[in-house]
Amino acid sequence: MERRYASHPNEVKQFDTARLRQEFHIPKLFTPDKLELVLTHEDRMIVGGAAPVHQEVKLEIDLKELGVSYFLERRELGAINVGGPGVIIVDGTEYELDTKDCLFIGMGSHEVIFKSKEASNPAKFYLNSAPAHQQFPTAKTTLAEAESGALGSIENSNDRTIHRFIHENGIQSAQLVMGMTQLKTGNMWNTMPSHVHPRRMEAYMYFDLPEDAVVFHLMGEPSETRHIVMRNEQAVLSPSWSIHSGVGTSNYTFIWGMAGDNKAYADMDAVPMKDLK
Ligand SMILES: O=C(O)C(=O)C[C@H](O)C(=O)CO
Ligand SMILES: [Zn+2]
Repeated sequence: MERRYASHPNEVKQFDTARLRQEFHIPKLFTPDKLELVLTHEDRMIVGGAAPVHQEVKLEIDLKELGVSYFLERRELGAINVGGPGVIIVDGTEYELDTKDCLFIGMGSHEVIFKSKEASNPAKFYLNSAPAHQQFPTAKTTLAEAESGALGSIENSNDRTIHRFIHENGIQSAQLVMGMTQLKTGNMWNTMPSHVHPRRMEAYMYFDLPEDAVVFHLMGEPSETRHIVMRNEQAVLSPSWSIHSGVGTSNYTFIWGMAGDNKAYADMDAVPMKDLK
């Protein structure tokens, strides 16, 4: 499992493009028949992907990395399928996940197996895992069952729909919060006006982007913004002190996941537009 360390804003403002990408950008999440995982020391979130095609993929790592006897002994995990129809088997119970469905897997689950239904249209499970102090039941939410709402406007090029899966009023968790935001055709901006939440880190994964399209993901302190160019199915880490916004060369969808001191989605410190530099 790859490891990323936590960062200080005064240090990050000196980074060039290569260093910014090395610390915050996660370029490869889906390798056929493999598990890809990155552990960040920002709230000890694990961000990754499981891409079963011809064979099943197990949630297995070198356990010395977490100092436990199985992956979810002291953690919980959220999986959102961004590929074709798939199945997640948790301690023998099968959960079928269509595209954009979410499964929360509670702390204490011993065996997790990811499978595709058809190799010709494989599932791709995007994963976020955070430490847990309490066990909550494994639960599935389809896209249709998620708490959804409208955000933004066409006038601001940010007309989008937010779907909350794992959150205060949805699937219960110890600290993981996860959802997905879909931009409507012709809309390019997410999370602008921007915000920070020093109580929680956040990770974004951009997808449904055409092959030659990019998202300019904005990060940094509001007075020291930087950008990271993102392509389809790539993730980016946002320390708790950083804004996390983006503008695409086309519309796109992104999954957001957070871990930290609270699960209150609305607990954000809005950044006035006049303060952005
Ligand atoms: O489109 C948006 O705006 C978002 O989806 C924002 C994220 O959900 C977020 O940053 C939550 O803290
Ligand atoms: Zn946020």
